[in-house]
Amino acid sequence: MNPITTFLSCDWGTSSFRLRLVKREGLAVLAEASSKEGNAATAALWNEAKQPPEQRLDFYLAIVQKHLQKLQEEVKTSLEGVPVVISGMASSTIGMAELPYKPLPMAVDGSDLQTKTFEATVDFKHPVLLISGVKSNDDVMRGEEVQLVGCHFENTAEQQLFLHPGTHAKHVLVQHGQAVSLKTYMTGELFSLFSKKSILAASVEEGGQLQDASNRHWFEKGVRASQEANLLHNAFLVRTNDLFRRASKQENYFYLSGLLIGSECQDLLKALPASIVLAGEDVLINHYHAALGVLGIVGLCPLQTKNAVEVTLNGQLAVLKHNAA
Ligand SMILES: O=C(O)C(=O)C[C@@H](O)[C@H](O)CO
Repeated sequence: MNPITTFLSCDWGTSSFRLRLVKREGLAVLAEASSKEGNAATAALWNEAKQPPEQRLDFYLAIVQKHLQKLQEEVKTSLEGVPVVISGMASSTIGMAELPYKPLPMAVDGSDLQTKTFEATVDFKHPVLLISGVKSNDDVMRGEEVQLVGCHFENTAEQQLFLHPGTHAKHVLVQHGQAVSLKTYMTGELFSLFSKKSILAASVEEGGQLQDASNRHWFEKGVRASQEANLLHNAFLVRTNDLFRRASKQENYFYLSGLLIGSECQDLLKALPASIVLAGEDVLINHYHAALGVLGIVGLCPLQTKNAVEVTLNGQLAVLKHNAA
């Protein structure tokens, strides 16, 4: 495979690992592999292995190598020399090598991100470009900055918002071609804790689609409730909805989702940006789009949606080009 016309995109988060062989022209994905070997699980294995610290990089790269092998078998061509671009939590304390954060402001073309290149070795025959995260005075992100780069923000004087839903949802303001502020909301993580580990777990049931009228009704009810009372009280209504047979467990799941996303997006009503780019997984994009509609934000500022894979590949390729020797 030609290392000049392709690259290997590795999106290595806290709980998941994704590797894609990508054609640079048009960003077509030629093969892909994914697993639950996120950085948290890998760090746990590393700690158990009790190997000397200098082995850490090789330990993590062995996981990349295992998946690379699968891609190689799929495309039936050697991938030797094809560069691997890694973004996400791989550059954090739980990753393969810790890199310092780039302090805001950050150029939205990805030209000033912190990166580290590891040369190809006998055991790992690919150069690796590891991309680090970004920090403000009191907040951080790792992975989302590359997706922001992949959104191709225009250089305007108006404040544009990059909204990335997820475990740790990110709201990043962009102005004059620079990301200038960053705010994390633990929306996805709290949803997971509430729906799996709290007393509310018995009152919700995953499944169904937001498009189903009754689910949509309860999701929107949750968004509206999030504007009227405190989350700590609202969350308990998920239990009473169930106790009083007001909502099915599945409807309640959407109600809880509406409560949390509504609470997060409430801040936008206090300071509306000139426009919003909503970038992430399709299911989450649909939920946020619906919530922003209920809050009236869709009517107040232009909203664009972008797919997570597309912006990740775009962003990684842009950073790779900036770091080409
Ligand atoms: O850099 C870190 O240590 C983080 O915790 C960043 C995290 O919030 C990611 O941006 C999304 O999970």
